[in-house]
Amino acid sequence: MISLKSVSHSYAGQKDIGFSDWQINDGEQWLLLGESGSGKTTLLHILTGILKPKQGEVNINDTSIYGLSSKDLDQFRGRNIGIIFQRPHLIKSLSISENLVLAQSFAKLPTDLKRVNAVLDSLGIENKKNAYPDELSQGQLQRVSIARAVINKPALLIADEPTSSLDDKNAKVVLDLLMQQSGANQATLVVATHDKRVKDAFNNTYELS
Ligand SMILES: Nc1ncnc2c1ncn2[C@@H]1O[C@H](COP(=O)(O)OP(=O)(O)OP(=O)(O)O)[C@@H](O)[C@H]1O
Repeated sequence: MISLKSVSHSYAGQKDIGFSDWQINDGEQWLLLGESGSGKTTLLHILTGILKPKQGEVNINDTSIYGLSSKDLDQFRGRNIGIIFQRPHLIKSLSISENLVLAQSFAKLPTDLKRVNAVLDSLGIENKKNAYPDELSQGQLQRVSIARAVINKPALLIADEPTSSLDDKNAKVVLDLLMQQSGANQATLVVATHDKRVKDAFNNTYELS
């Protein structure tokens, strides 16, 4: 379970952004909606342990994440939180499979090539495991981003604007993959977007105003 209690943040010289309390139960799939500038990225950073809010508490599975030391928080994030950014951040000099092994080692988990192969297979790109990022199409790279986010079986899977630059068909493909991967890995899914096309796919919506 993930909970957000009395959280607010303000950047230097700017007014407070308040976030209403939020409880996300295991396995739920949520849409985080809000206009540009409403604070979606700020909230994602708070939820993922990147940005300590000025006030309030964030708990993930009974761990108050901002109560952890920065070293423990790094490890906690690597093991419990998978993030899919709009553009994949992969290491170009490493193969796809090596990029995934790196994500295991960042989380201080043993190399598990069986898991790497299984995740790539579930995303339909097992044949690209020895290729380098430059050799893949944009759509394939996005699948690798999803693979890297789920490789350590995180409790929380977060995607930041995963569909806004895609056409209708590919937006649906990516959304289906996210839903399928969160189900297969029993991960809670939070998708932040201002893309109203994806609204119908979710039962739960947290809206920023
Ligand atoms: N590092 C920062 N320093 C100062 N102000 C910031 C910083 N990051 C964000 N802001 C401000 O905080 C507010 C919320 O920004 P945020 O990026 O969280 O919004 P968003 O909903 O993700 O927007 P978008 O959909 O355009 O990406 C905005 O007014 C923004 O200008």
